[in-house]
Amino acid sequence: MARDKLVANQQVISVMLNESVTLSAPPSGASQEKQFWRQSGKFSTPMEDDFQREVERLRRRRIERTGIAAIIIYGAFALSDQVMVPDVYLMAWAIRFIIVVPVMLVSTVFYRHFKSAGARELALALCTIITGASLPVIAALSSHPNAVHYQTGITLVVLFGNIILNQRLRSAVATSVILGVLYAFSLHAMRGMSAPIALSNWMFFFAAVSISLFACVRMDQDRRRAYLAHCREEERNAQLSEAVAKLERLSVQDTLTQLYNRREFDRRFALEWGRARRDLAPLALVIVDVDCFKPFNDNYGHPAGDTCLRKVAEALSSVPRRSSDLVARFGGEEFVVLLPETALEEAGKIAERMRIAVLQLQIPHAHSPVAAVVTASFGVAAMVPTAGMREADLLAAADGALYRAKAEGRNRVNGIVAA
Ligand SMILES: Nc1nc2c(ncn2[C@@H]2O[C@H](COP(=O)(O)OP(=O)(O)OP(=O)(O)O)[C@@H](O)[C@H]2O)c(=O)[nH]1
Repeated sequence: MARDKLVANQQVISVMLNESVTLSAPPSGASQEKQFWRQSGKFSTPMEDDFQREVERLRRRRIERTGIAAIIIYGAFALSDQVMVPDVYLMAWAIRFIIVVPVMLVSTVFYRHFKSAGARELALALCTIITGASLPVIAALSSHPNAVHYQTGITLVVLFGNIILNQRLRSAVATSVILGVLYAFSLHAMRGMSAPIALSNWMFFFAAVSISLFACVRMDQDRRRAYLAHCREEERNAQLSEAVAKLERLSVQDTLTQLYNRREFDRRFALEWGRARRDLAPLALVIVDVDCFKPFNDNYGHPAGDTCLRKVAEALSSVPRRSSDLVARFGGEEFVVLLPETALEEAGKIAERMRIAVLQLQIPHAHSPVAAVVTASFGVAAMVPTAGMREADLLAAADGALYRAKAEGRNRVNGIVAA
């Protein structure tokens, strides 16, 4: 599931990067803009869906404040009803507060709860249309001369819907057309308004709505550009984090065996040494050396030698269980195992299990005087560090034990308690 999401995101990002060339790094601005338009101003599918979800998330977050603001502004105009439509002002208030305001409230409160994007879009569009339509309806009910100017507020309603409510373009166009037609009818039917004045009012409405639709498109484009920039930044941050993690891994890892490298061993050794000294706890060290590795290399070749080292590394690291234990490649065919809070006896047992694990690999070694398969020798030392002792003392003790294991015939564990 997580992988699917990752793959999907990768697709999104690759689409994004392709499109970002079009949008944010245009070789010639104008032609690239045209290309953007030719693509219908949308991203390709997966990214478009993500973008719409993001826009929707923002709108949902803001819808309550926007809705309340709209209700207050619309309600406030009730103050002018007694002047503009004095003969039907009670009716006007009834339409405002019994029909329109509840519709606005319901749309605002329930917007978040509508499951589908289509339902939410429809709710916004209907709310805008009902609010806008209420004005010509009230104007039509009045026979007062001021009523001819009452419905000009319809322009504000459409502007609010197109710009502040941030409707999708298709909804914005649909509500604008519906309210435009309604307004045209209302102006036409209005007594007391000459045809040129009615036409001029409607032209004003048309111009304002066209400007708002234009702004709607521009805002959509700007949002898309900002979204692209945000996605690219996220992608870069992810790549950067990945690179940092990789570098961190590389700085502590041996490339051949994937075990910790000598640098990481030195760091952890110093750390565990300090801890053991503070806690007066034993610290054990095992040095491992693959037996007769030179003849193995000489006879089977260097690549086979590398494979052998990888397998030995795997076998060694399969034995220690505690998270504080550390298996590292010391260099060449030598490995080192750090065992905090482990006394010599326990460390010897672990080393013996490692010896058997190497033996069980059954890597043929026809040129070894020790066995028919690859073997390893183990030098074990342990101490409770005290003042005056140094890490090098433990290392030297383990090295001495390894030397003895080699001298005694190899393929064995030799251990001493360092003092
Ligand atoms: N393939 C391969 N060989 C390596 C690597 N590092 C060291 N060696 C080889 O390991 C061999 C170590 O040989 P020696 O130090 O003589 O020890 P040995 O033959 O194992 O003999 P004893 O340790 O005494 O049993 C050398 O031939 C190195 O070239 C490596 O990363 N890959």
